Amino acid sequence: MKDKKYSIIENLQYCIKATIDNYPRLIVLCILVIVLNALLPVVTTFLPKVVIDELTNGKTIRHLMISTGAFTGVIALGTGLQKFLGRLIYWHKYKMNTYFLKIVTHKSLTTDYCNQEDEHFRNLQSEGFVSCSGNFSYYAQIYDATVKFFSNLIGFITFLGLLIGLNPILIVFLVITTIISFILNKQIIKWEEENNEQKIRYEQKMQYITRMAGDIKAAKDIRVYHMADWLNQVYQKNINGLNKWYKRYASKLFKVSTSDSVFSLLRESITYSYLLYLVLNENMSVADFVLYFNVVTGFTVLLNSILGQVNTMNRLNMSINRFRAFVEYPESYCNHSDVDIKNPTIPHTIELRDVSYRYNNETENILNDINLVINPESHLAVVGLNGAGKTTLVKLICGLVDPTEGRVLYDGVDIKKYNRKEVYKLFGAVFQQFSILPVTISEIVAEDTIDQVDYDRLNTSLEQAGLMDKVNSLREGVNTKYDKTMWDDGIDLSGGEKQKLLLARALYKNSPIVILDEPTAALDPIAERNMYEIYNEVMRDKTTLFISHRLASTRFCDRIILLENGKIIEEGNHDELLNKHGRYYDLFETQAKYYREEKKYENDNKTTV
Ligand SMILES: Nc1ncnc2c1ncn2[C@@H]1O[C@H](COP(=O)(O)OP(=O)(O)OP(=O)(O)O)[C@@H](O)[C@H]1O
Repeated sequence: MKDKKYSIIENLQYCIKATIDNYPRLIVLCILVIVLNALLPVVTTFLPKVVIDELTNGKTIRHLMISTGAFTGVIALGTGLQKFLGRLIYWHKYKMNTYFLKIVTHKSLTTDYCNQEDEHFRNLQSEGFVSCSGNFSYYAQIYDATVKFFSNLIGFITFLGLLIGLNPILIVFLVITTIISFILNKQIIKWEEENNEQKIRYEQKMQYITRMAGDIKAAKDIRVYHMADWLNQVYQKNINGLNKWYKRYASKLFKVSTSDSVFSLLRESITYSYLLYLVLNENMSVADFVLYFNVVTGFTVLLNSILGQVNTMNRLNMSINRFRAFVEYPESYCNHSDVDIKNPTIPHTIELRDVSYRYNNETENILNDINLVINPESHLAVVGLNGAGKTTLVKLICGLVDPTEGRVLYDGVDIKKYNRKEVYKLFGAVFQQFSILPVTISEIVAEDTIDQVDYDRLNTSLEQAGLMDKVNSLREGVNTKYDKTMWDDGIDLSGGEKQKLLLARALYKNSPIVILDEPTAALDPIAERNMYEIYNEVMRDKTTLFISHRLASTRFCDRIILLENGKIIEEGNHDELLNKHGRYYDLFETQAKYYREEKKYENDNKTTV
């Protein structure tokens, strides 16, 4: 899929509309600054002419002081106002940044889950965040570039008008030579564009190491595996690379700047010689000479700046196009539907019909032609080796991703037909990869603000998940904040405690279907037994999906499926599968043998003692 490309005008319209809708004052401020920016150079250019005119025309000192004072007063006032408005604009640009940042955050939080697994989307997403973060972000720059462009354009037109009266050929000469000078300077921009990727790679690696150095999650590995020296070396290597890059850049800059200076000297010599010629032949007064001297300089500077702004706006346009491609990234899941889920509080049949799944940009299917019916209130275990596709199957069942082929039905209806948000409400899940927000224990479990928490339900869930004793031991109980890195009085939890917290969250949600992906991996034996009790009692009237590598634990389920090479290769309850003497039996025996050997070793040791 190709991203839509907008023209500069279309993107400017987009930005102006967003600004008018949110902070219209910013537009007014920008217009005021454009007018000031355009007027001040003109006034400054005319000041020397006025002074010389008055001196040469024999005006009184008083008269001279009044007109000079008026001019400098206007310039001082204008400059002060320019600075003041600049600061106001700075603040409003910040507010617009936060507006665009809100759009990116909202899109990231609400986009279809499948988009988050798409590399192109993720690239656009990180660029989207960069484009509106900080006061030098692309979005902040677009205001500066537009203000500069229009200020310069007005100034340029004024100077053009003054020069037309003098000599149109001079204008053609100045325009051509300024364009040549601009093209010369563009070589630096082109060089930067071609070599920027390399510089970014050095910077990214250095930033990564800097981040890692301060990251508590990496602190243990860095010390135990003596990674500090190695990381320092990598950092130094990248600094050296960056220094070499800057040397090459400086050398290019020097060459281009030297040729540009020689060329500019030539242009200005010719122009000023022509002006001198006019003065010497008495076709021009000294005051006019000074005026045109300034006008010629201003004219070339403004033209150069306008061409530069066009370049900048082109560059910003590319970034805004990427931002809009992200914001307008298509969503395929249904968000408004007339098809309601009937009795959403009780479980219904889930069916996978001829389902195959392949991840984006991959060549092989992870799951192939899966047919599976999960009856209401049944307890299904999904087993298989690492990478067999168990989590992928769960994502399909929850509606996080849609099948590449085939259909997932809930209560006989394709889940694509339901409002996807309503589908998510059916599931309480403990995923292998999880995120816990840095808020209070009660908010984490209830997934809601404190005033919405049902405390009876909260306590029951924490009790059932086996976390109540721990929570009671905390000074602020359920109001304790999680995450020491965020809160001075926050707490950290062990791996098993986090798993219990997530289980409590799933229980609090009280949804008709519960999915537990490796829920016992970090649990101690008592907590694991507790988990099976919950499974048998609390979840009796729910449909459950249980993924585990510990095959002995799957006996608590009434049905087990074994995934291998993207297919269900065996199916049945624990005893049936053992009696089959197939793949499940082999895997179970491998695990059981290890436990038996361990037991024998413990018994032998006891006897020796
Ligand atoms: N977002 C993704 N993009 C591409 N490939 C992926 C993605 N997520 C998973 N995979 C691949 O799909 C395969 C199945 O992954 P999945 O997580 O479903 O396996 P699993 O059976 O749950 O494994 P484990 O027991 O290790 O948790 C793996 O080979 C994995 O590399």
